[in-house]
Amino acid sequence: MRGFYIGRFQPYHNGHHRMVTEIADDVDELVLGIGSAGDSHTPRNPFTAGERVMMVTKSVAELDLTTYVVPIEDLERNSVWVSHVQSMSPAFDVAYSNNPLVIQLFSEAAVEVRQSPMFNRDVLEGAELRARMIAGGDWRSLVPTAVVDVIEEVGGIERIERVSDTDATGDGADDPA
Ligand SMILES: Nc1ncnc2c1ncn2[C@@H]1O[C@H](COP(=O)(O)OP(=O)(O)OP(=O)(O)O)[C@@H](O)[C@H]1O
Ligand SMILES: NC(=O)c1ccc[n+]([C@@H]2O[C@H](COP(=O)(O)O)[C@@H](O)[C@H]2O)c1
Repeated sequence: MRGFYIGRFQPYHNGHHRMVTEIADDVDELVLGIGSAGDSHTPRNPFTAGERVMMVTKSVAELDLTTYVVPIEDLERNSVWVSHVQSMSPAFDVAYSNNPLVIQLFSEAAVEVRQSPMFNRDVLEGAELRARMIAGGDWRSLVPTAVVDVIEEVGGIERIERVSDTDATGDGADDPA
């Protein structure tokens, strides 16, 4: 059986990794969808699709699981998003998500969706990690070692500091260019 798990992974953290290790008990193969693949260089989406492909690929390499990492760009139309995902991904039998919109769209398309508990969500949240990167706090202990290496390789901390400096509204959300 093949599963599908999508996230923005900005960055890929230990909550995502724990979810993947548990999914690995259920499936033979797993497709990891890199969501909002066209977005990068903003406070909410600092890393490119390619950088996130590296984070995820290197992190899941330690698992005894066949994986495929597939970037998936956003669409204006939620109504055709599941077809878009299916057109970009190896075929899958079950989707894993805790995102309410993703769950709704897959369910309406008659794709089985499984949810997972949230692990240590007070700290294992992308927004919290990005805030720690900007503030100089501890984020390294909250991500797989491979993710630390990728963020250092691409100058990720300098990037996130710079794009946050230009966050005119100061709300951490993406401002218009
Ligand atoms: N700590 C966690 N435990 C289990 N699942 C998680 C955890 N954090 C995120 N997820 C799930 O992983 C998927 C992808 O999440 P996403 O990439 O948006 O991460 P996030 O931590 O929620 O980031 P952000 O704060 O940037 O929105 C979603 O289904 C989300 O609910
Ligand atoms: N219309 C669309 O493009 C659409 C709909 C639902 C989810 N998505 C994407 O799926 C991903 C879901 O991941 P998260 O759970 O990390 O939010 C996000 O990248 C989100 O943008 C896109």
